[in-house]
Amino acid sequence: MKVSVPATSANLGPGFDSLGLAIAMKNQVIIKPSKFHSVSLKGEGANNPVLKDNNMFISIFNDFYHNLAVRKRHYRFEFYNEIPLSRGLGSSSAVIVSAIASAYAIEGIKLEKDKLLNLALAYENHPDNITPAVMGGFNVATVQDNEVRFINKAIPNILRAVVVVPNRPISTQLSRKALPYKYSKEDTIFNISHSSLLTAAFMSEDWKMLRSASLDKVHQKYRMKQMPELFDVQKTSLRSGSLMSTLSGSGSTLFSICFAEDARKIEKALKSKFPHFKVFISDFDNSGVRVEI
Ligand SMILES: Nc1ncnc2c1ncn2[C@@H]1O[C@H](COP(=O)(O)OP(=O)(O)O)[C@@H](O)[C@H]1O
Ligand SMILES: N[C@@H](CCOP(=O)(O)O)C(=O)O
Repeated sequence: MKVSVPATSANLGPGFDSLGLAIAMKNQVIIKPSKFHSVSLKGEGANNPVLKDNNMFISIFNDFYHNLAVRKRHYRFEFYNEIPLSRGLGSSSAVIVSAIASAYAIEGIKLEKDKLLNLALAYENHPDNITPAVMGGFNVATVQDNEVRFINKAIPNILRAVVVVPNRPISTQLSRKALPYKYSKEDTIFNISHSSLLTAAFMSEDWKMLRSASLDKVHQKYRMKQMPELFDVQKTSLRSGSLMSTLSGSGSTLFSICFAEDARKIEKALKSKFPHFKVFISDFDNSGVRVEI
């Protein structure tokens, strides 16, 4: 059995804890029946001892498997990870979503995507990463009465992501602590209006509107101060032709959207100015979690 989940970019500037989309890079797990429990890791995190000894996937999988399985078995878990850890590309959401989907699928129990999303909410209580991880595409989401309410839209193939991944991680938990406790009325109104405009731009495919609509006063400047080079990455990307350029999730990745024909030029400008960062072009993902039995 194989389960794959895409990377995500949350917030998209002003849509803090609400907007998010899925990128075509993924974490994949292959699960096979085995005489003993065993784990193998390839790709991102392969040399991280925590992922071998205290793996978040295994502990969430067990939370569900122990309740669902009529007869418990041992499995071999083979992880192929493309999503870097703690870089704001939703690695934790991918793990949560894939672990829950795997526990149901291995027992042959059908799990609707809406239910999976709400089960994942117990592990990550902001919906801007888990929603695109499950559904793919662009998503506007909120939580009401412990349920995710969302609207989803596919991202057309005329667009590409240009992704700049710094060599240093930022933990989401710590990055949330860097934010102010209170916001002024002006900053609040600024973000509500920009987030609304950005959502309308995605829904109506008005791509020229992304640049002004993606401005934010709530989280980026506070977080990017921890890695001031990110301000320069953002400027370089916008000057080279990106439609928008925002901190991805809580950082440290800087994420840009552009027309497909501009992607190479933007990638080249970023690579030559920031040779110590990983820069690449990616498609978007409109499918979300995939389970192959
Ligand atoms: N492939 C993985 N396998 C197991 N656990 C993972 C994996 N990727 C991420 N994690 C867990 O998620 C944590 C990172 O979460 P977080 O700081 O929210 O970063 P991100 O922005 O990438 O979601 C890691 O410290 C680890 O506990
Ligand atoms: N809205 C959250 C998103 C965190 O995304 P991650 O990919 O960094 O985990 C936040 O901004 O804290």
